[in-house]
Order: sequence, then C-alpha cells, then structure tokens
Amino acid sequence: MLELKKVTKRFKKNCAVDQLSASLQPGVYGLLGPNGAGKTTLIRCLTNLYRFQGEILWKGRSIRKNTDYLDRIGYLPQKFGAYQELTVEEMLRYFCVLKRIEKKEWSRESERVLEAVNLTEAAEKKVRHLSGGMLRRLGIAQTLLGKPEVLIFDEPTAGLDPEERLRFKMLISSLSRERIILISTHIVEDVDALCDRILIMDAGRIVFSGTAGELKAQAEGKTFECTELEQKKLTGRFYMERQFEQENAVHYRLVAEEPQVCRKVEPRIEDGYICVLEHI
Ligand SMILES: Nc1ncnc2c1ncn2[C@@H]1O[C@H](COP(=O)(O)OP(=O)(O)OP(=O)(O)O)[C@@H](O)[C@H]1O
Repeated sequence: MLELKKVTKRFKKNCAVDQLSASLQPGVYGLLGPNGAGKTTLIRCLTNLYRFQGEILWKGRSIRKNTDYLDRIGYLPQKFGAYQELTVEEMLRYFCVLKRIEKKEWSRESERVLEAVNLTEAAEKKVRHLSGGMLRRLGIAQTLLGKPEVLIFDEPTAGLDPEERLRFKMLISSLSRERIILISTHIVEDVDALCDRILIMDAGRIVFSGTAGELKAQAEGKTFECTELEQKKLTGRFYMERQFEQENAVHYRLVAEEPQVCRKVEPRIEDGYICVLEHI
C-alpha cells in the first residue's frame, strides 16, 4: 500500500536516508535504530515534510502534492507542540480544520480521540497547564482524528509513565489492522508483542525486516549470562548488554559470536537487536 523506492535524503554530504526501498502493508511496524540512524528523517519523507530523491507511492500514486494522502495520515512528530492559550478541545478542533473533517463531526471526533488517550477530563484545560505526558497524549489523540489509514508515531512513548505506555500499547492493539501504523522508538521492548513487523535502520538503511520472533532468533545460541569471574574467560567477539545483581553478585548479559563457558540463556528481542547492529 505504501511503496518506498530508493528513498534518499541528504543533508549536504551526510546521507541520512540512503536509497531505502520497502513495501508497507496494513499492520503495525516498529521502526528501531540507534541515534542518528535516519528514523526521523525517513518519517519526515513519509509525511511529505522533506523533499527527497526516489519515490514514495500511496496506493500506486506519488505522495508528492497528493492531498488525498495528506488527509489520510495521522502523524505524531518527535516534538509535538500545541498553542499554549487554547484548551485541549479547541486544539483538537483546530486539527479537525487542518484535516478537513466536516464541522458536524468535530465534537464527536474530539470526544472519541480524547477518550482513546484517557484525556476526557482535561478537555477544558489550557494546553499550557498540561503535564509533559498529557501533552504527549494530546499529540497521540490528534493523530487519530478522522480515522486515518496511515498512522505514524515518532517516539510516542517518550515521557509517558509506565501506565500510560501500557495504555498506548493497548490503544495500538485495539486499532483496526486495516491501516498502516509505523512506530519509531528507542524502547526495543515496546515493539515486542505490539508490532507485526520490525524494521531496524542503521546509517540510513534498513538492516533488518522481520517479526519479533525472527529478531529474537538472530540471538539464538548467542545469548549468555556470566559472573564477573567468567567474564574474564570470554573468547571471540562479544557485546556486553547489561550488568545486573543476582544473589549478591554482579552478573552480565551478553551476546557473543562463538560458544562460551558461561550460561546460555533464552534470547529476548533486545539481544536480537544487538546482534543485528553489532553484526554478531
Ligand atoms: N535538519 C538536518 N540538518 C542536517 N543534518 C540532519 C538534519 N536532520 C537530521 N540530520 C542528520 O541526519 C542523520 C539522521 O538523523 P535522524 O534524526 O533522522 O536520526 P534518528 O534515527 O531519528 O535519530 P534519533 O533516534 O536520535 O532521533 C543524523 O546524522 C543527523 O545528524
């Protein structure tokens, strides 16, 4: 439904998105990648905010100067801003105007999206009185106006507390699978069990595309936990993921290229992610 053909975006000599081709079908996609991988730049190409080389087709038509497409997408930017002096409801009505939603639908649409993000009680509040997490939720709410066919979220859960993060995941799960939902995030565990497909970007390219299970499988037989003493005996190339305490002793979790003397453990999605990025 969304076809990306050799999409390229350069900032002078820096190629932020490098001849990227992909085909996005209805479903939930998790877009992962380290800082500077090109995720936001790709999203800005997808939302027509940047001029780019290559082509993006929506239902077979270029998205450039395609107002049909622009009316059919919901987008949450990394930094969502809203007019400080407007109330939450007024802000949503403003977005309804921008999205060319019929006036008779405004109230119903606003109520619907506020309920979806648990903000109904803040409808009369001025934007400047919202907490950071509430503003983020208002940002998520406006993406849902007009029931778009493409939803793009850039770091949607940044600044949300654990309860609201869970609520966001439940909201995404409840949305119809007939649309394309693209979620860019740093939080690898957020895409597990939520996304039908995971895309990993690095240096402007997609270096992995597959299911959460397929990503975990990248670390199969390569994920270990060791003690401080065992750590000194590690061989070959390995990547230390984290340190944790167990029975009053320091332990490490790592992925390694070759078998190790320490305990092999079941891989998680984070282990697969490291294997892909570190070529392990
Ligand atoms: N407006 C810009 N002008 C110049 N360079 C830019 C611009 N925006 C992004 N870049 C560069 O393009 C590359 C990709 O940046 P981008 O913000 O798309 O990465 P990202 O994957 O979204 O990173 P993060 O996870 O940190 O948000 C980086 O090297 C960045 O410095």
